[in-house]
Amino acid sequence: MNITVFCSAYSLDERYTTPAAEFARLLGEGGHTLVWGGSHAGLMGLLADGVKEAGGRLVGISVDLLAHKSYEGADELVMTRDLAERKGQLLARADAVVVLVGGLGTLDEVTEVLELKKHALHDKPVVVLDTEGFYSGLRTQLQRMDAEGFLPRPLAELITFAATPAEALDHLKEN
Ligand SMILES: C/C(=C\CNc1ncnc2c1ncn2[C@@H]1O[C@H](COP(=O)(O)O)[C@@H](O)[C@H]1O)CO
Repeated sequence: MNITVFCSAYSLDERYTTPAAEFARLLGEGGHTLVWGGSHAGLMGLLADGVKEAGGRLVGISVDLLAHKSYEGADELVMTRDLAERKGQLLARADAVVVLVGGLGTLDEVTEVLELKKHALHDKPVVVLDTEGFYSGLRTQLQRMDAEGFLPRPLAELITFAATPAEALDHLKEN
């Protein structure tokens, strides 16, 4: 399966890196392909290293602006002209999307994927690995949108929150 992962480009505390490394190991051992932003920076680099070490394949979707941060050793590295084209490729290459902890870039990516899914422009599974309850605020906001009529389809059809790396991957296997 080609699994597109959105996550932080920063170096983070162990409570975030340990579950990310575990997720990478499971992804690689499962024979999956990691599709990601193609960077060696922070959590993105840790994830790619972990997948590679565990025998998985790496497809990086980089962008001209961040070419100097590109990961060396990806099986495939695609250069895109801008962030919009990169987001398009990250989704087009995906069988499923997994979201790890991240900042504004990650939030931008997952929001776009959900907006496109809302409009039925794709129907790929989107799973958030909610490490340490990092996304409890986003979850609460989305639940409120769902409860108060801001979404055209049930939230449960748009996104799933998983507590552990294994739970995230199990959900993808079932869907
Ligand atoms: C952290 C530094 C540079 C950032 N380098 C990036 N390289 C590749 N992809 C990136 C980078 N920054 C953002 N992205 C994309 O957005 C997501 C991460 O952004 P966030 O704000 O950290 O959540 C990630 O999924 C990428 O696709 C300087 O060392």
